[in-house]
Amino acid sequence: MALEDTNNLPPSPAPSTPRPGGPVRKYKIETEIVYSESPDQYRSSSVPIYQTATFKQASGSEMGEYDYTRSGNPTRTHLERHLAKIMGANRVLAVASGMSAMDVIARILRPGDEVIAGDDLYGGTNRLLKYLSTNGDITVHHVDTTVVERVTEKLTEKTALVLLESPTNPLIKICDIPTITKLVKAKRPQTVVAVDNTMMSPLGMSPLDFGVDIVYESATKFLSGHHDLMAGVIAVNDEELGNRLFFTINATGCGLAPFDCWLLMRGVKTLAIRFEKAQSNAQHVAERLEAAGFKVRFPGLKSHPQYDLHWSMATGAGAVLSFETGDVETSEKIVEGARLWGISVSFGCVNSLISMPCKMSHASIDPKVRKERALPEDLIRLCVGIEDPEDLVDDLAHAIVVAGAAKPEAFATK
Ligand SMILES: Cc1ncc(COP(=O)(O)O)c(C=O)c1O
Ligand SMILES: N[C@@H](CCSC[C@H](N)C(=O)O)C(=O)O
Repeated sequence: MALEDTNNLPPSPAPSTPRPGGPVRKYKIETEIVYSESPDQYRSSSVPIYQTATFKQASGSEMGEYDYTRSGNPTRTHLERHLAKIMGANRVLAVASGMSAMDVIARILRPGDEVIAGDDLYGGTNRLLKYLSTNGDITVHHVDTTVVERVTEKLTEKTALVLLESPTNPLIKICDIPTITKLVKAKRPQTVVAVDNTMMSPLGMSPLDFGVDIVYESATKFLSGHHDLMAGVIAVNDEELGNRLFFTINATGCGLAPFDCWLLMRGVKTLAIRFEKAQSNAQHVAERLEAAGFKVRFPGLKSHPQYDLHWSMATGAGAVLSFETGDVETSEKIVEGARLWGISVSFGCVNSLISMPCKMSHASIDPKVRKERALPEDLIRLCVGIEDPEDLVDDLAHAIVVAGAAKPEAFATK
């Protein structure tokens, strides 16, 4: 593929080759993440930021490749092509946030349609689904997706979308994506199966390989990695579905702005090294917390009820874990007692974060619904970053001991 061809619309992943004219081959994801060729006339190593709303035409009748940044922009195209390669997709679309990605996907729904989603899922996703069921004549079934039959028994001819998260945010439940997808497609081929892969990133799991129709992620998290931008990405293999989603993005104007595309492109290049370190830190923290006597939810622990299922789909455990203390006040003291762990929503950042989902990321879910879905009010979520693992354990252990939730000996190393 010649360099000048790498900018054609509609975007599709360019096979990598270190030098134009060299042998075309696909490299391991860690290599693909850092390797990219910019279509820039000066062969810039970093893609230029095309900070422009409009593109001039040669004449009134000759359209260039781009006319208006809402419809397309070279910096966005470059990012989308790069991500398509990494996500193993034919097409990736970059939008203003993870929720924007979800909104674009939800616009395939028509009044009267039904959606099947998890009973443990990100609070913002729950809020959008609730909005659609209240205002859009959409019926949403929230089921325990860890039990395949709970999903399939809700399938009807009206089911337009099955929406899965694995691990879920914040209870770290795992669902069998390949089996659910196979059964849904066998019974209702037209039903779209979408996976929110934010917790895993393309490094940890590639749900498109399981036959799902859409994978989307909040790129605000691991993909960008520094909590300095909001973005969402949508990956598909089917051309027609990609065109439908692109239509909505162009029609509503939620395409990612050029500067944020550039920032995301810059951030994603360190994904492999950040994700690897954050995962190994999370494993360390999870093991130390479990050894101290806490019930820890993390798929890297053998005690996780769906440990084998998770590892049959994923190559890593991610870097988000949660645990309970048995008491809301104690949990609050721990969160407020930590110094190194920032009290903040979100995850996938280089810095470690601590939060109480029921008061923060999932506060938009009605307390009554939280109770029905057995979301513990005292749950603490840890989103592990890339600091020194012992510093993280020391700081957390100190907060836990001061809060009276464990004795110092619980954290002593043998
Ligand atoms: C699992 C999950 N999906 C989607 C989102 C939405 O992403 P954004 O905040 O970028 O809109 C979030 C967090 O916000 C999330 O945790
Ligand atoms: N006030 C925000 C909360 C965002 S939560 C971000 C992230 N997904 C997380 O799980 O921490 C809102 O209401 O959406």
